[in-house]
Amino acid sequence: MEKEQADAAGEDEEPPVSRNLSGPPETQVMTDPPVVIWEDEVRQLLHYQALLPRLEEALGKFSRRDSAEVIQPVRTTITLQKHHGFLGLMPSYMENDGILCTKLVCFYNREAGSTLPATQATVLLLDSEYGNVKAVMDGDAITNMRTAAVSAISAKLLMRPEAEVLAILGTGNQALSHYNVFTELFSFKEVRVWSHTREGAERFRNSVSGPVTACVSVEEAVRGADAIVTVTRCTEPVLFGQWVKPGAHVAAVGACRPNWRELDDVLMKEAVVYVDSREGAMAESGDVIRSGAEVFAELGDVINGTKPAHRGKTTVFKSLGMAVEDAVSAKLVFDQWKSRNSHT
Ligand SMILES: NC(=O)C1=CN([C@@H]2O[C@H](COP(=O)(O)OP(=O)(O)OC[C@H]3O[C@@H](n4cnc5c(N)ncnc54)[C@H](O)[C@@H]3O)[C@@H](O)[C@H]2O)C=CC1
Ligand SMILES: O=C(O)C1=NCCCC1
Repeated sequence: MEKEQADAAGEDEEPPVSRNLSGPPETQVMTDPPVVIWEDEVRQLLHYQALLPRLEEALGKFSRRDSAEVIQPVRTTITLQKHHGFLGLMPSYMENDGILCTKLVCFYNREAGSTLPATQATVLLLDSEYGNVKAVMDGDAITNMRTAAVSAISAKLLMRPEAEVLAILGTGNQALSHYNVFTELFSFKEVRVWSHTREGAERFRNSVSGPVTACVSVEEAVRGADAIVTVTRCTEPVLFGQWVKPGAHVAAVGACRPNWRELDDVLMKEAVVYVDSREGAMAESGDVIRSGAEVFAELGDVINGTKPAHRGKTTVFKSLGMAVEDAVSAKLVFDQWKSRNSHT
């Protein structure tokens, strides 16, 4: 074959750097070893300002259900009976964005006896063509920030603009990330927190720079609040509809198993319920499944303009967490990492 013909047929191209030089050509893949980007570095590289618009775009794309754009199955979960926990596998593929990613997250039931942290997560970002792992990242920093950012997007869309009082139930990692992004984006006159232990609320109050009211009961924290964030590890309802101000917005983040609850039936039935993923909510949310409440829309439907934002009514955003949120976050971290390391 003439050289020109060989070039045109792609036969003269340099083969990709091979992981398996002895194997047949089709098993040869372009590969550098994955970079490891751990907690401190993820925190330095991930900022809400850049993250929020990417998440909003991803939620909108997901709700269009265009499999040429996004593939994200409902999380596969296996039970870790002995350790009162679960392993969740969260893959996603965003073809047009060239993102192939999966998160592995273990999460544990404290009420069943676990003394382990709520979550233990790792994110793998893959080359979307060759399939090799490009980066292994700490998943907890990503999970904390992306979850809080999505709740903040729900508040931007569904909370009344004149909102003055924010109540946070729970004082752990998610409480802190939610506090950070909510106070960065909105101008609340008062922030209240409640923990099931008095020390928890005091510790939280001392760990943040702004003023916080530590409340001794859920009722005290949420009465009159315009926005309520539930970030607890409880498996029975703690937030009751009778205490919630009509027109308030609730971002419900805990209770991610079909038999776990944070919110009672009254609230679930009185509120207009939004979710991140309908399929996810019907498979995993005890608050949705057990209350029998109707899911009105996905957040992405509101972003796409295909469903309205009922700001005047009491609204619940039931968050379960989605793989595309991790995927766009990981891509952002990796792109930042590459530009930081390109001169060295
Ligand atoms: N929707 C989503 O995308 C995500 C949801 N989560 C869920 O969010 C929740 C909070 O996670 P983290 O802040 O990381 O956990 P954490 O362990 O750091 O904090 C949990 C908070 O819940 C409180 N708590 C524990 N047991 C309680 C009980 N029986 N009653 C009331 N409060 C109780 C603790 O005092 C603490 O303030 C967990 O349920 C977790 O599974 C976590 C990551 C993502
Ligand atoms: O989306 C996530 O990440 C998680 N969701 C539910 C609880 C564990 C982590």
